[in-house]
Amino acid sequence: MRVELADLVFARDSFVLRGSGTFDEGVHLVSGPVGSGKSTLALLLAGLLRPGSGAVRRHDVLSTQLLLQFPEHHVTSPTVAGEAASWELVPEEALALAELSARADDDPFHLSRGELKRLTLACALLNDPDLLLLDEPFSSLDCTAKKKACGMLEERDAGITIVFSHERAVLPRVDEIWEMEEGVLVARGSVPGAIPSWRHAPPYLRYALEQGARPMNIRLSDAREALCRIRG
Ligand SMILES: Nc1ncnc2c1ncn2[C@@H]1O[C@H](COP(=O)(O)OP(=O)(O)OP(=O)(O)O)[C@@H](O)[C@H]1O
Repeated sequence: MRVELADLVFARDSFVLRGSGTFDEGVHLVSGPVGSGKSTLALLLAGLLRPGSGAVRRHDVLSTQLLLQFPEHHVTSPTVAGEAASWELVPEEALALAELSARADDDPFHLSRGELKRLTLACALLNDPDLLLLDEPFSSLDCTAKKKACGMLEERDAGITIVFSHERAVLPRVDEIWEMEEGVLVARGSVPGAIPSWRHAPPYLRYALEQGARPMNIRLSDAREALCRIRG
């Protein structure tokens, strides 16, 4: 299965997005600063925006799920359990994964944004779509919650996962790095080879590279491990 961007062009006012490339099975990070076009690309990949020219071609992708940046936009039910059920899931299972079993009867809007993000991420992961698009899954989470979300993501072992994020502190293990540079999608390639050319890389990775260490992946633990080894 794969998703191909064929000379994609999308224009809105003065903003123009351009992208070409193929997203194969695995975890992809589309990194880039605020306003560079990540959400717009996510909407194009989800089929919710139409390109002006070019195409998004899905090959053997039978199901697609986009998790929006603001989890409130997903809410359709008056209870947390009902919210999980609206994803056609067994609520107990989803709430257990989200560590929200005690909140089943609460109003979803009474959850913190971080808790609501955890719920929508758990529901999306249990739905196990072929193509999972996550728009800023770590925004408005604290460090512990980001690590928890990364752990949940790393449990997914099939399909195409694309994480769109400006996050530069806590990141999951990824297979491919892409960057949005003022509306242009740039492929950096496979990890770890792509790490040195990643312009939006977190400071800890830059530090590791400056010390001559080559982390195996983009997680903080990989950078630490690489530094440990270089220091003997
Ligand atoms: N609905 C809209 N109408 C008009 N302009 C928009 C709309 N949504 C986004 N934009 C503009 O399009 C450009 C790309 O926005 P986009 O949301 O895709 O960036 P982003 O990289 O996802 O940013 P963020 O990290 O803040 O989510 C920006 O200049 C933004 O102001």
